[in-house]
Amino acid sequence: MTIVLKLGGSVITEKDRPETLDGRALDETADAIAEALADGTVEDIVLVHGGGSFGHHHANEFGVSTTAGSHAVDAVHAIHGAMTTLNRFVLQRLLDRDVPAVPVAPFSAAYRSGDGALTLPTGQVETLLGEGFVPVLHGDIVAHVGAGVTVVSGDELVVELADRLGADRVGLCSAVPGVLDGNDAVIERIESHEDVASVLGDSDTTDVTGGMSSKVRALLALDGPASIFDLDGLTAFLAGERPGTTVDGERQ
Ligand SMILES: Nc1ncnc2c1ncn2[C@@H]1O[C@H](COP(=O)(O)OP(=O)(O)OP(=O)(O)O)[C@@H](O)[C@H]1O
Ligand SMILES: C=C(C)CCOP(=O)(O)O
Repeated sequence: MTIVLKLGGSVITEKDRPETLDGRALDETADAIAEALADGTVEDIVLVHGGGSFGHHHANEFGVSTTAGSHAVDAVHAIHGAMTTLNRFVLQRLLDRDVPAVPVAPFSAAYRSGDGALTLPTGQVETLLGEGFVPVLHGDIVAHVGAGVTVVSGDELVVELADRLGADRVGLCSAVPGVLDGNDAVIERIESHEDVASVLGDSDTTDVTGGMSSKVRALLALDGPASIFDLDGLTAFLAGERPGTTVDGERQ
């Protein structure tokens, strides 16, 4: 049973304050993951974390997004540097709880072709998993043919990893308890983007990768169902339940 889980930047950082961690939320997240691994609820898990106030802040300053590129070497170092700093924090909290977490940096492995299609080699992730490690990837900057570098979101990485690893369960832990309808109630199930397009928006905070709308679009492309939930739903997700919103585009 392989799980791919994204820890949203809106959960583990204070997204409206540049380079500020939400230490308490990160502790809670790491506790839930460590407990699920220790009691055997979870065996193989790949983690991906988003940019939060680390990646998005710098990407925004340099005008870089998943489609708008840059050839400025400073942009690479600022964005990738901030993301590796955040990655160190995430790894440390997991290591403190005896989770065998190791970094996998997309910048060194992934790239986009001229039309924006992402190539992400996953042999190292599969091998690390097989050898008992917990790979921790993150949204990053990547080489992009004809555009210099662009941002790759954690959501894109989740979809690629889930496909390539044949993940059994896919989850996005975000700042909201699920996708919300016009009355702020959690929508239980989404099977097409059209059904919910009117309520899907961008992030409320600085975010160069498109907030909830692009999340739902990305998850609909997966072969199986995926869940969007908040920190309160994390333990249930790890235990095999489906908290929050289930996005399932299988029948499209
Ligand atoms: N219909 C909706 N339901 C829920 N959230 C929505 C909706 N429309 C827009 N949003 C926004 O999308 C945000 C979640 O997207 P965001 O990209 O900020 O999350 P994340 O993936 O956790 O963070 P990061 O991109 O930093 O990793 C919510 O906090 C909310 O502001
Ligand atoms: C902004 C950067 C570098 C990463 C974006 O990843 P996301 O927060 O998962 O959208």
